[in-house]
Amino acid sequence: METPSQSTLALLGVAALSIALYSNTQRKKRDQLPPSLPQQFFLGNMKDFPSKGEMWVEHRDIAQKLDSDWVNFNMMGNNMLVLNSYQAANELLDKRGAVYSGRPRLVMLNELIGWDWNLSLMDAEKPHFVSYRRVLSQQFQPSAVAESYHPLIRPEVVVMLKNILDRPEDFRQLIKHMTSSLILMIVYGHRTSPNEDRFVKIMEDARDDSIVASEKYSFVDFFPFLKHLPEWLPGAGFKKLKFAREARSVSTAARREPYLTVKERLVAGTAKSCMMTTLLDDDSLKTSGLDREELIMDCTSALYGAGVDTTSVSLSTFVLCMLKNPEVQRRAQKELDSVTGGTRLPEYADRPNLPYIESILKESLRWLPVAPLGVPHRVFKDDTYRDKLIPKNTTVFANIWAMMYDPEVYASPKLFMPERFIANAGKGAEPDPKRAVFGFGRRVCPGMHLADATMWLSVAMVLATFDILAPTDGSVERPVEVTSTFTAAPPEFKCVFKPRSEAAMKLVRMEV
Ligand code: HEM
Repeated sequence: METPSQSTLALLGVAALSIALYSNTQRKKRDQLPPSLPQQFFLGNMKDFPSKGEMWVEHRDIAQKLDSDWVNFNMMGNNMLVLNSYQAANELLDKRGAVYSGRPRLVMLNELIGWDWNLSLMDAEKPHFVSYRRVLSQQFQPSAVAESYHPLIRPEVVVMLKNILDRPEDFRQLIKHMTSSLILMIVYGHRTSPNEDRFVKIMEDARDDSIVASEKYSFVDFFPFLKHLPEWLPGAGFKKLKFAREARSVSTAARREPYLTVKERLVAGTAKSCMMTTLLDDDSLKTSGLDREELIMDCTSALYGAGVDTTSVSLSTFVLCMLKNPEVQRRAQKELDSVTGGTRLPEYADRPNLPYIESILKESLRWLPVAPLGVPHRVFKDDTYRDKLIPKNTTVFANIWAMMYDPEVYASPKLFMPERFIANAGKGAEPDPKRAVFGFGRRVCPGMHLADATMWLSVAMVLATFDILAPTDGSVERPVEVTSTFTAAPPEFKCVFKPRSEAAMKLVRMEV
């Protein structure tokens, strides 16, 4: 056998030393970071990061396995940090909001499709971010919601009740119709047509594209160079770029068309007073150097996508929970009747006197949070917490679902128990889930007061007028499923809406 030459031995020695040094540096780096699973060479934790199905449950399980409420994932050099407790999310995303309010780079959605005008996806380092947030915070502050939007919510909810009476089997579609009509009325003063509505169509098309982009093409975010592949290239390059080009024109339509229509209606004298006309009339609007019309167009067009499904899915969850918990319905109806006498429908002024209805709303939001992993934040600069390093550009997920199912915070979390939010002699109320389900810090949901008002009135009105019953075919026994995207929804389920009384239905018909 030939013996290796001295130079070969030297080369092997250098290689072994380099590998040892590299591993040592990597280990030291890893020790500085929050707890993580063991990592593979080059891939890091790519294979461990749950990204399909009920990924929030898997994330919670990994945290439990590591006995840590925060877990770092090395995704081929990019850090992803998952916060599984309210305490960690509050410390970092709320209290250090100035550092944790970015959004990760979204190559497909923002750079290829051109959704970068959309506040939900916009990085907070973008120069006009603050102006966008300011406009929406003003438009949706509690006093504006009460004064301007309460009068619009009620008619939409009453129409929904009337429609459910006529077509109970379509209840889910009718809930969604209510939330979409409401947002389009608030934002554009647009009354949706019962048949195919142009505004709804373009907004839904844009929403569908954004789902396809995040589910099918998110790999482009990991390998940004792919965006430069020419469209004629056979294979994925072609498909992805063709999709992006078509989706870009849909996104542009969703942004511009409703705006232009409202402007035409203003000229024709047929525009209804709405958020857009208010903004167009507002001479004191602070634009921070941005084109005024662009600012108004961008702020308003972000709202359909952010507000319609979130609110309607949360209301469908409420219906499912009522179906599974008839005794909760009975207690709620007793409370409602004691306040309205059963002779009128509930109104916002009744809210302080209906603590159990309030608790049902909170428990529905907790039981199946619609955005279980929130919307990811990005860290602007290196930060330290619990003596660990959170490097600049780390993507941070708040596992809202894990927070809602933390048995240390919510007793028997799988059970639907509205009474957990009512303090009694023996124990205090459990924390309001709204502190987490609407997100955190400088990115907290600006539409939360509108969502809260819409849901509260819907819950109170539905319970005042209907008994929600299980269908005879027993389909309610199916387990809850969730969608595989970043949002969770209850599965398709059937139920029976039985009018509580003829008098209640008369009250509904009188208001339509
Ligand atoms: C039950 C209903 C809703 C829930 C649970 C919900 C939840 C959320 C969550 C978790 C976020 C991400 C916050 C973060 O990044 O930390 C968010 C963002 C947002 N929501 Fe909502 N939302 C709801 C309804 C609405 C409504 C009705 C509107 C407006 C009409 C709205 C507008 C927005 C906007 C514009 C953003 C992006 C804010 C930003 O990125 O700075 N949402 N929402």
